[in-house]
Amino acid sequence: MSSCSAARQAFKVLITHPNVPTPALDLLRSRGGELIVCQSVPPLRSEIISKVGGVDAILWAHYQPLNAAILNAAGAKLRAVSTMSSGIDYVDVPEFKRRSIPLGHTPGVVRNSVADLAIGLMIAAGRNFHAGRCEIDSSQWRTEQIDWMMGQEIRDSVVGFFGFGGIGQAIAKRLQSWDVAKILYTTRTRKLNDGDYKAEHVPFEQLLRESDFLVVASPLTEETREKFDALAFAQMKRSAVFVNVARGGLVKQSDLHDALKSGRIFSAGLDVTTPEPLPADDPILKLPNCVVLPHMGTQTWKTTIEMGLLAANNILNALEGKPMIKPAY
Ligand SMILES: O=CC(=O)O
Repeated sequence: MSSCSAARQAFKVLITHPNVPTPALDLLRSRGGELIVCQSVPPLRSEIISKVGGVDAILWAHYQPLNAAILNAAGAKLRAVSTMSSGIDYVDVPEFKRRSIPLGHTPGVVRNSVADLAIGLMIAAGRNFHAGRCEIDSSQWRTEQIDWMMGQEIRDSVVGFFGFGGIGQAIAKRLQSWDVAKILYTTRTRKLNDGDYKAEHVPFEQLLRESDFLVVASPLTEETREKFDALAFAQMKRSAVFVNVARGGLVKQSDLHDALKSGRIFSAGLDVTTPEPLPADDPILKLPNCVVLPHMGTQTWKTTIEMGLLAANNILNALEGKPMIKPAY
């Protein structure tokens, strides 16, 4: 039997969220998939556990812990799992490795929408969007003052990246037409071919010292957890704009709060926080120099559909005995 006809045999896929885009579901059905779709929003772990038994594959469409409990409940037939996310910090990857269950994720397709949002945050934080709005709300609109709401420009600035994978490079690509002075980046292992973006690989301390805009675009790992703490903020320029589009866990948020409140750094733009969802009374939301978004870097239909299709194709490949398109390990 060819691998193609094997894939056309019926197989069961658990879809952990009712709003996974239709093209992904249609693709799985067209290849013989019987879909079991969880209905609760936000997803209930009890529903997942009750429905996952005996499936061949799981399309995991949210950031809940994906761990041994789920794999145990799924049972021995499970042959493929794909998240619908680029970051997989909520997945127990060693457990997948131990059981040799193929695990996929969806990097690459997220890079453009996240890069657009990162540029938005650089401008919003650098140019005081939130502080300006707060001034309107408190009837403090002071255009008569020349030095009111003075911000930081991207032009002639040094933009530093902590993490320079697909998302960081997509941001750098956009910045090529913004007349920046220099692009720096810090990565753990790789020194990339910098030629494309005229970017320079530098040690972390230099990145902190020299960046006017510092953009965090790195996976959250044990090594990067709370990398940005009081010590890091103390080494940054007072005029620095800090942007995080990766994961809240890379930042010690109470230290960021203090650095912003004391004016140790100029401002921050965050698409990710700790925790998520962020309670409405969190102190970071009270700061005029911090723009906070509710983790919406990939929230466009174009990207979400691409993520769904990539997750579905990861699963189909694994069920056919082929490597996933984007394996997570
Ligand atoms: O945060 C978004 C993702 O990991 O895809």
